[in-house]
Amino acid sequence: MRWSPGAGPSTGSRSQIGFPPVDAHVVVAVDGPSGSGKSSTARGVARTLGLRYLDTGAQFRAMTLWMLDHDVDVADPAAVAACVAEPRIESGTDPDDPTIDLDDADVGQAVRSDDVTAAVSAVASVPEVRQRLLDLQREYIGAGGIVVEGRDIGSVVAPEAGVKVYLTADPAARAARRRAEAGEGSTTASEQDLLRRDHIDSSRVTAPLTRPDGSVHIDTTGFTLAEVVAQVVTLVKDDDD
Ligand SMILES: Nc1ncnc2c1ncn2[C@@H]1O[C@H](COP(=O)(O)OP(=O)(O)OP(=O)(O)O)[C@@H](O)[C@H]1O
Ligand SMILES: Nc1ccn([C@H]2C[C@H](O)[C@@H](COP(=O)(O)O)O2)c(=O)n1
Repeated sequence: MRWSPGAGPSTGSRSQIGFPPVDAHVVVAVDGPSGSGKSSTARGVARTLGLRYLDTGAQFRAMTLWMLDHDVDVADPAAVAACVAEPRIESGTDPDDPTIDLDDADVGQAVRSDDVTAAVSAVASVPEVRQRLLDLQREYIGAGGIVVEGRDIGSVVAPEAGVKVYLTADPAARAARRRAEAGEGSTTASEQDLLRRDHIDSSRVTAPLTRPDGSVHIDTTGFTLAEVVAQVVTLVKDDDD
């Protein structure tokens, strides 16, 4: 199924000059639970195919950072909803250098803080937050040519996406990958933390994490990152034939 080119802006730069080796308007939706490999896979696919890359989780994190910086009680959905229009959030979509700016400041590191990680699920559950970021995400998708990763991309944000992938991995593998990423002695992302976030993401009333209709499920537990990227690239090329 092909994406119908819309009128939205094509924000961000291409990682390669010239036309990608696939339909220039393709939209690739990558969903899955925390730590399943969405960001790494989506970036690798975008890089390989000369497409843009959008990290929607970073947008939810930027919204959360703004709430924390402005002393908004993130446990109070009405308080969060009241200021949802205020943060200016901008995503850079080059897969070699994805960025996230909040009110014109680079917050790429700040959005990964433990405080933001602890608060983001509550903020992401507020319907007004989801609606604002849904509109923003569709602007970025624009005429396509993009790999978009998150929790509701194939189900809500871009249900017409040409290729939909749902990534999973065993909780133990996900926790081990996170620890490897964070380095020796890190307490980052225990299995329990990941399962807690899975539960919150999946039980959310608005746009819960689900396996989208028409998606291809890839259990990445036994595959290297390069193997998963290659599998998704093949799906995109097959869709193009
Ligand atoms: N197939 C794989 N094999 C081994 N390690 C992988 C694989 N895919 C991703 N990783 C590693 O696992 C870690 C988590 O991956 P990544 O950040 O892409 O997950 P994510 O689903 O985007 O997580 P989150 O939703 O929390 O942002 C990274 O260190 C990444 O390099
Ligand atoms: N499309 C999306 C993307 C992300 N979220 C939520 C889920 C997480 O709690 C949080 C941060 O995402 P991450 O950076 O860990 O991928 O944002 C969502 O609800 N919908």
